[in-house]
Amino acid sequence: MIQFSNVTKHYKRKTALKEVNLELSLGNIIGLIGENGSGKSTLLKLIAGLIHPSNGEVTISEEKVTRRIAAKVSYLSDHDHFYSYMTVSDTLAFYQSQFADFNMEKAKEMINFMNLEAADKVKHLSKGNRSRLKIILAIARDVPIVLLDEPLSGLDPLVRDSIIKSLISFIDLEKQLILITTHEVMEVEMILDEVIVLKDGQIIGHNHVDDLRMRENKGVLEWMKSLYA
Ligand SMILES: Nc1ncnc2c1ncn2[C@@H]1O[C@H](COP(=O)(O)OP(=O)(O)OP(=O)(O)O)[C@@H](O)[C@H]1O
Repeated sequence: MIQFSNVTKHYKRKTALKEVNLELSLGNIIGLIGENGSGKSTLLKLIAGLIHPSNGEVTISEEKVTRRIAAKVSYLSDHDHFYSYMTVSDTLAFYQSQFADFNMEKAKEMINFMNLEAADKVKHLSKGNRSRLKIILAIARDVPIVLLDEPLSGLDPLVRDSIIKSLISFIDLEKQLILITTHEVMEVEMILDEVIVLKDGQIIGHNHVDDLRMRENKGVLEWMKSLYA
């Protein structure tokens, strides 16, 4: 479904990804982990078509990624770009006007699930509730690929927990592939099918989480540390 063939990405003099080969298929939640600056966000942005490889090719269903791919990919960046004068409900309506695949019914269900108030102004939301709203906007699109860049960073444990629960409840695993970058390895481990470890722009490990547990008797964090060592 998603394929990286020998992908290298340079930013001026910095090489963020080096000759990456990767295949990911639908129906999985995949964690992308690694130290700061290892290339996680770069990998997501290449799939979202926001940047392009310096060498090699990224394809989705055998089609080369261009900006048009946005129709198949929902991307939650590590920043938020809300119009702060809007209410939560205005923001949903705005997304519905921008994306033909926006599922308003699912978005409203998620608003209830996360105890957000539709009438609240975005500028009055707490940091945790802004993050919840961001997740809702990313997940409520009926697209095959959902990319979540650091959805848990800087949030308290209760908010992290509610976001993880909402992922399990609202993702359509028959039809969607979810790729999550995170440093909160222990917390997301329970929802991951696969995990990819990046170091200095290269993939140093890619495994099924169940296999790690059964064959190597290791948790994801322990496995990552052993690869880094
Ligand atoms: N626009 C840019 N211009 C120059 N260098 C960049 C740019 N974006 C990223 N880099 C560099 O590329 C490398 C990989 O960055 P990337 O953001 O992909 O890493 P990351 O694993 O997501 O890091 P973090 O965990 O800190 O978010 C880093 O060394 C970073 O400084």
